[in-house]
Amino acid sequence: MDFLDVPTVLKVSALFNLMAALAWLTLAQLFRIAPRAGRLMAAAHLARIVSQGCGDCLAGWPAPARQAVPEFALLGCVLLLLLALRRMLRSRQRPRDIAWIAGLGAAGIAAGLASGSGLAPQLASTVAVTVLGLMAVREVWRGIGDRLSAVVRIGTTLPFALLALLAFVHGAELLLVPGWEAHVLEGRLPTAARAVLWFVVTAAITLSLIALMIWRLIMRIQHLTHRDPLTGALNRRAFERALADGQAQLQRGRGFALVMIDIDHFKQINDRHGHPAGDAALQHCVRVWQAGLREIDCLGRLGGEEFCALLPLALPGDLATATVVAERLRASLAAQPLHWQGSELPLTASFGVALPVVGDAQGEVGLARADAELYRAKTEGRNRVCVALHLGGLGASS
Ligand SMILES: Nc1nc2c(ncn2[C@@H]2O[C@H](COP(=O)(O)OP(=O)(O)OP(=O)(O)O)[C@@H](O)[C@H]2O)c(=O)[nH]1
Repeated sequence: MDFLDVPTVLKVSALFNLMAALAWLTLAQLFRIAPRAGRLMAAAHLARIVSQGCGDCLAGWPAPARQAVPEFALLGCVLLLLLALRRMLRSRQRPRDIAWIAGLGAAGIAAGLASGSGLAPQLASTVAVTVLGLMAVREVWRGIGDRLSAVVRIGTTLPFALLALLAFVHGAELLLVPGWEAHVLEGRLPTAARAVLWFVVTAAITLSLIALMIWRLIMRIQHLTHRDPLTGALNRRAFERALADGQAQLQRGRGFALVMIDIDHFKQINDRHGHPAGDAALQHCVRVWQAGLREIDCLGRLGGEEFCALLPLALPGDLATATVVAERLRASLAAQPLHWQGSELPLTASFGVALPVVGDAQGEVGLARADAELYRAKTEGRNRVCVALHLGGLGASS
């Protein structure tokens, strides 16, 4: 790579990192987009500038200080990157593991500097960066899960794997290639190929994080447009879409059941304890029901205190299983009163269960049958489950 001179590559890289830091800060401070992750990323980019070395700009400094600055800066950069990733992916895991690895790395660098070795501090930071890089790979891989295609998942994880690989190869070089000690102690610049490679990996990691941030924004927008803001259940439109999808699956032999739910005497809660108590009761009910449903089940708020659950069935027409689930939801709510301002407010709900009908594209017939059963549960005394007999056509109930 004779056509590339190293100081120019380092200047371009420094400029890129500076611009990226400014961009993350702007997003975080002005637009409030991923503010904590954005600030961490801005700091990571600034640390990267310090870590990449600057030739003889530290010439007047004592050798240990010249060595310490880039090693600590690189470790800090990867540490900040990993913390930003956790925030970006909304991981609930505490950063204790990251702090341990970074702490051990920092201790290793400090001990190496104290021993006067040229290699030991680099080796310590390289090992720590390799481990942190691998943790970043795991973080992104798990954070994306199967919510995006395999290609996108691999593409987004790859830059972090490259970071770990580069650090690992560098560690191996330190151990196996003679003469590195002098190279390090004299503060020589990296080769052009190495400088370009690090720049490319830094840029790829930045792109990957931008992709993760955009994905997070899309997920947020989807959440806002699909969810009822009070309870977090699907809103009516999203539930109707899920129902239409279920009807399409029904044509292909995959069945589901509908459970219409209405909280009993809900108006009394509002009247006696106020609207905020009513809101808290709605949230409580959804929490209790969601806990009793599987991830593939959908719970939608159709309006007011009326909800509907769509339960995919392993065996189409398995009304018995759907009835057991509805009964479980009924019993769990009856057993868990709402704790409101020091008192317990008992809550119950009525349930109507029905199977959908093939050929009913929007699922209106199934919904109407579940609703009729719900009405029957109300008139028969509430806090009960009524089930429509499935005769394949319209109307019959038991
Ligand atoms: N707090 C609160 N109340 C709501 C909300 N949406 C609807 N409501 C109230 O829910 C109440 C529904 O009352 P009704 O339809 O009479 O039903 P109910 O009192 O549960 O009676 P039954 O269904 O017959 O047991 C009305 O007073 C609505 O104002 C909401 O988002 N928050």
